[in-house]
Amino acid sequence: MTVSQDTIYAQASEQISDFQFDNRVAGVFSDMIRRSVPGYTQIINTIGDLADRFVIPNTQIYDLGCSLGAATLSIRRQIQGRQCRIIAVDNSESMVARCQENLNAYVSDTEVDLVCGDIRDIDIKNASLVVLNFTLQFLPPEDRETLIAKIYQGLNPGGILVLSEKIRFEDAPIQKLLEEQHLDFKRANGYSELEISQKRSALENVMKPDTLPLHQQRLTDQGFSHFSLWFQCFNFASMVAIK
Ligand SMILES: C[S@@+](CC[C@H](N)C(=O)[O-])C[C@H]1O[C@@H](n2cnc3c(N)ncnc32)[C@H](O)[C@@H]1O
Ligand SMILES: O=C(O)C(=O)C[C@]1(C(=O)O)C=C[C@@H](O)C=C1
Repeated sequence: MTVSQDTIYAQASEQISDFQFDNRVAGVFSDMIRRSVPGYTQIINTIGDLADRFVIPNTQIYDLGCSLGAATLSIRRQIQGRQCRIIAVDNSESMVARCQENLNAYVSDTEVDLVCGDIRDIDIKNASLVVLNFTLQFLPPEDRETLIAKIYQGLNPGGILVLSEKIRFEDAPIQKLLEEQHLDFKRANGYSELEISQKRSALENVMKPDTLPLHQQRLTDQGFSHFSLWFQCFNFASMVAIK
């Protein structure tokens, strides 16, 4: 996979439009997410490790908002020979086209159904693992509970949901500290003040982070028996919930 550098917000723009997972973003996404999300590579690797632990033969795995397929590839490497099917879903045509190329680059005996569609419209059944890796935050807040309920219903007992998200904090000094630490992470990865502020404006209307207590409450309200945060770096977190 060739990785192109993200310079999308490098030039000053008079009008910043809402962030979209369009062809431009898809073309640089690998670089963008690694330089923007602390711990991203560790999270992708750990999703593979969780697949090894939780994926049962003859079940299905869902990667919801799969983008370029990083989580799907990490899972697929771990579950050879288990006769499972991975259903990878994204509603960005540009992401799906590139994801298909990435999947084709490796051989595997695990079938992947790559679906270009809305994760709110797909059926979930016979699942041992569902992944929402930085996707739920892009759904309108009022649609999040319904999706979590559908995931819970589609998981087999003992199945696991991995939920990674940018998070916000009710405590103002903590919110300020962790947000500043994240901005320093972006600066250290070569983003300029202009890039940081233009991307922040672009994301403002489309990405609405929840607090950790809200995530936990939503998951337990929908029936998940076991919940833990397994990763946090600044205002980015990854959680597991087991049915
Ligand atoms: C931050 S990216 C996810 C990163 C990816 N999971 C990974 O691990 O590399 C969010 C993705 O969710 C997709 N997405 C957002 N809303 C969606 C929806 N309602 N249905 C399907 N895909 C959606 C976007 O197109 C985008 O590719
Ligand atoms: O909060 C930010 O500054 C981000 O860039 C975060 C984030 C994400 O969490 O998904 C937003 C959009 C891109 O998908 C990559 C990273």
